[in-house]
Amino acid sequence: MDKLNNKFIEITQAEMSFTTKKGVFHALKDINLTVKKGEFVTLIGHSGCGKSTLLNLIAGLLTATEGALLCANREISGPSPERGVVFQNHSLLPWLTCFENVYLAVERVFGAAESKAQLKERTRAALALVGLTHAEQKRPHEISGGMKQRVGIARALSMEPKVLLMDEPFGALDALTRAHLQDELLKIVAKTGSTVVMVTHDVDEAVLLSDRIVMMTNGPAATIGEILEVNLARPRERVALAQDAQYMAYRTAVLEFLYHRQAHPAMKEAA
Ligand SMILES: Nc1ncnc2c1ncn2[C@@H]1O[C@H](COP(=O)(O)OP(=O)(O)OP(=O)(O)O)[C@@H](O)[C@H]1O
Repeated sequence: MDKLNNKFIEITQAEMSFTTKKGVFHALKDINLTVKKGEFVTLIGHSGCGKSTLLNLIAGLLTATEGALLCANREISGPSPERGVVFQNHSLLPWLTCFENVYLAVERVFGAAESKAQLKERTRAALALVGLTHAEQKRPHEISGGMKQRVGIARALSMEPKVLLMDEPFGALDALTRAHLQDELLKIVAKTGSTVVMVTHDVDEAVLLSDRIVMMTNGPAATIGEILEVNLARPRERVALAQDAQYMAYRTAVLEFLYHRQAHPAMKEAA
């Protein structure tokens, strides 16, 4: 791995303030984080601490008020297909089929350089990667919530992004569908070598998926409290891990951070 790849995403002294009717709200401060190529990083912290804000800064959907954000050595100055985003609410166009929803993204990125046949092939390959070949011609209202999220993931992957940014992609799904999609995501990432930054509230999800878990302090002026390296061998298998002492130790470390060291303000008041 070369020097560039060791710092694939590089965030230095980033700050984010929002101007509101009540004045300036200081959401994030002193954010320093590097993500390596092929690394899977999750952001975890209490509600409102700034996880989505940080992800949106990396996506280029927000601009930091201070500091520098780089992706592959270039300044992040806006959204780009090199950083594919998957939101909690799939955001598919309801009047288009699954195929057309993905095709639209493929056409936007590769349309100028490739033939229609090549674009269709890319679309098919992305849908196959998430196991949705059979649903290509269905519209979003005809498929389940889990399938919609898979189309969202296929759409993001179809653009061959350098980084996949996911904001609680499985947050709206039931526990079994969620587990299934986590397993699928692990396989896809193993196959594609994607670099992933993902926001989650779920401690088990974070430990199962991550190479590193970025634990954030409470806001306002939230920052990175601690980073936990998860050295569990891959491929990871959830049933085996449920009994694994090292897995339990990682899980406890995250819970300890969230519920002892960063108890949510509402919990402190209740105590
Ligand atoms: N556009 C905005 N204008 C003003 N304040 C904002 C804006 N976006 C976010 N905030 C504030 O910044 C803080 C961080 O919000 P953010 O959505 O990043 O938190 P989060 O950790 O992702 O929360 P959750 O887990 O509940 O989704 C919150 O206090 C939020 O109210």
